[in-house]
Amino acid sequence: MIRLAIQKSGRLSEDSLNLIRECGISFVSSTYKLKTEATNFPLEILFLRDDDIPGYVQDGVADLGIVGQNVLVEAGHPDLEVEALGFSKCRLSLAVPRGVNYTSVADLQGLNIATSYPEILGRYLAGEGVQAHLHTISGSVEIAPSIGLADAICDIVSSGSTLLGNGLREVETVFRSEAVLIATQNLSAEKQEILDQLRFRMQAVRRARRNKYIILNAPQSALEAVYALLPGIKSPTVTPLAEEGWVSVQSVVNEDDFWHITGQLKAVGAEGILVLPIEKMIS
Ligand SMILES: Nc1ncnc2c1ncn2[C@@H]1O[C@H](COP(=O)(O)OP(=O)(O)OP(=O)(O)O)[C@@H](O)[C@H]1O
Ligand SMILES: O=P(O)(O)OC[C@H]1O[C@H](OP(=O)(O)OP(=O)(O)O)[C@H](O)[C@@H]1O
Ligand SMILES: [Mg+2]
Repeated sequence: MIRLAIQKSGRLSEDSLNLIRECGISFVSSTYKLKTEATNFPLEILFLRDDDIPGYVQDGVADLGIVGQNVLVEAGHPDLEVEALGFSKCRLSLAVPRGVNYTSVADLQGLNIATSYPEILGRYLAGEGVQAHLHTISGSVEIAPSIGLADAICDIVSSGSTLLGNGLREVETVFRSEAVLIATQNLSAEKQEILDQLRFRMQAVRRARRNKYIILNAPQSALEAVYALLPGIKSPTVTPLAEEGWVSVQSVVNEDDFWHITGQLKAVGAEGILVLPIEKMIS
């Protein structure tokens, strides 16, 4: 049995649970239970505050964890990271009140800056040769300038709406973050084997999310042009249609290229284009 710590409730929770479920792992969870066992995989899940997860994994209380890189690096354990998971992407940024003149990071010299990330910010400012007074607060950081607590802030930004809503302007990106899988050092051989299986499944799920299965009909004469647009995993599958001179083509396209490619496929004569989600993709 391997023990995985995930955030109890917050920005990471839903995506962490979805990823585990999409790996085919079943478990029962309820708001009040802080620990659950999977029914079809040797996994125990602990539901914790995200800030506590790096420490628990470092100490071996939990074998694995899912946490933001921002929290991991702030806690001083970046070496525990085994795999980036592609969700909860955000940045840690410096922001100042909208009306304030700002030209470069040197303008922060001697100012008061409120943040929940004194380690990451302290290192960044030292690298820029700037000395500032850091006020560590654990939440609602964006309020600090408007209540006279600080001249600037450094906090998580995603859409930017929290900054906008509090009259602040983002001026520097200090750190980029996403959710990561972390593991304790020196796992037993049995637990390492379970971790390898879990990573294999997570990679298959993530690869599937990034791709779509595409099926289309095309005139035989357009096949070369269709081939060029659909490299597929190895090469597209082509089967003849009952109608003379027409073929059905099946392949895999990257989610990011998808609209661009379908437009080009239509332009070379493709018809009846179907696009399907892929559940798992194993290379
Ligand atoms: N707006 C956002 N968009 C995307 N990811 C975010 C956003 N805000 C935070 N995150 C990421 O999700 C993690 C958890 O954020 P959340 O706000 O739930 O933390 P928290 O309030 O400290 O939770 P906890 O109660 O567990 O301590 C952050 O450390 C960061 O990696
Ligand atoms: O750029 P935005 O999309 O507005 O997101 C940024 C906000 O999201 C996070 O807080 P969250 O809403 O998770 O609340 P919290 O203070 O409880 O962590 C973060 O601390 C910012 O305040
Ligand atoms: Mg927290």
